[in-house]
Amino acid sequence: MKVVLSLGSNLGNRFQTLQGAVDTLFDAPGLDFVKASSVYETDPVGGPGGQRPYLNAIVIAETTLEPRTLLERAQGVENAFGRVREERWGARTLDIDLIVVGDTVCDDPDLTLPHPRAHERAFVLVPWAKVDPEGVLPGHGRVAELAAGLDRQGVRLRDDLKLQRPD
Ligand SMILES: Nc1ncnc2c1ncn2[C@@H]1O[C@H](COP(=O)(O)OP(=O)(O)OP(=O)(O)O)[C@@H](O)[C@H]1O
Ligand SMILES: Nc1nc2c(c(=O)[nH]1)N=C(CO)CN2
Repeated sequence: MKVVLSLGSNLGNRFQTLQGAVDTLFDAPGLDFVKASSVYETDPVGGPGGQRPYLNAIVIAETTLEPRTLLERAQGVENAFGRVREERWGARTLDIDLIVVGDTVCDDPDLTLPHPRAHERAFVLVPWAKVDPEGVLPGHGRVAELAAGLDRQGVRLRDDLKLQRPD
């Protein structure tokens, strides 16, 4: 099934962290890389003021894994990159969110799918719509239409940065 992952970093060497996350996520079996979006520099949404901008990107993959196993994989990669969990929406070296996993719908606080805030986040929808124009966010509709209706002022393409396929 298709998986859409959102990657974000706003501490340290942000681009190196995103590329390292892509490399590490696909190091183990069961998750196959399909494509990565462009990289965007984005104003922080929520959390304390004074945070640096994020670098955000979307990764599309195929998986045979259960959604919970994928969440564990994503959290393992976050921890490997030294994410410190302190305050909600606070600065982080690496944040990986599962946006959709096939047509899985689940409402558990530990794993809510589709991601409950994806439909309102330009830092998710703008990169996703560009890399996957046919994409659909179940319950909300076509990603291209959702992205078109958003204020994208806080989301700037960094076309000097390109994620490579995992090594
Ligand atoms: N779709 C999902 N993807 C990733 N984590 C999820 C998802 N649904 C629920 N969670 C849970 O959310 C918890 C908190 O995640 P985290 O600290 O990364 O939140 P956040 O990234 O600050 O905020 P947000 O959830 O708004 O993106 C995680 O421990 C995880 O179990
Ligand atoms: N610009 C931006 N803002 C955020 C982000 C993010 O990845 N990019 N992630 C958050 C929690 O997941 C909260 N706020």
